[in-house]
Amino acid sequence: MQVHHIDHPLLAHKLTVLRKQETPSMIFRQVTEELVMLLAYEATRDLAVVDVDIQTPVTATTGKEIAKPRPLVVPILRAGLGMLDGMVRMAPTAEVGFLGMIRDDETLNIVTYAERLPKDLTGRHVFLLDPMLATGGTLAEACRFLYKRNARQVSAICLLAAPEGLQYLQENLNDIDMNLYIAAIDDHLDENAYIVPGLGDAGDRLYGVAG
Ligand SMILES: O=P(O)(O)OC[C@H]1O[C@H](OP(=O)(O)OP(=O)(O)O)[C@H](O)[C@@H]1O
Ligand SMILES: O=c1cc[nH]c(=O)[nH]1
Ligand SMILES: [Mg+2]
Repeated sequence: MQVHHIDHPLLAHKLTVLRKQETPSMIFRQVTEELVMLLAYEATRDLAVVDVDIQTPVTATTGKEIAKPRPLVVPILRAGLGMLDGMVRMAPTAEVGFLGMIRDDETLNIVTYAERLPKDLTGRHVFLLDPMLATGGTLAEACRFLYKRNARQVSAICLLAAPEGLQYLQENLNDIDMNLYIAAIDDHLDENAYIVPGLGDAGDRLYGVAG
């Protein structure tokens, strides 16, 4: 796994807005979208393109288009859904698949409760979206799922990561080639495996408290 920590004043400013406990859901959703657009710019640097012949008003020339098969964007529900609009705005030709995963906050086991993805991902570049990388269990499970379906390449975009989760992924995904793009590496996990200082439960901050 290659970790790309994107250190940029705009990301730092917008992350601070998300971290503040008084930030309401409406602003939290808007700023999450903006953060993803900035991270997507970096995460798509190695997107495959092909030459295309075009005509400008002045002359014939050669341009570039995103190659086929189209990139696949996969938000991990629920919190990853908050990153989807920003990502598809930056990569408008991408297709979208969905993975629903929840971490049992007591056992930390990951349950996959929904999946709507192409059965065969041969040749596909997949962009996984999830704002929080805490223990790393969810991202590891999602990544394995995609490679089992023969994804060519996986790039994960997260907002915050805990050092413990990064270490877990380095030790447990060493057989898998994944690029991870993150805006901040926080301090540690607390006794409930929440990121400190973090921003709380990203799903709850985006959508309200789950029952
Ligand atoms: O790195 P991990 O320890 O696996 O934790 C991270 C996961 O926890 C959060 O989702 P959650 O399980 O709270 O589901 P939600 O998005 O429905 O709130 C977050 O969005 C990640 O998917
Ligand atoms: O800090 C954390 C850890 C897991 N999931 C979250 O939403 N936040
Ligand atoms: Mg949650």
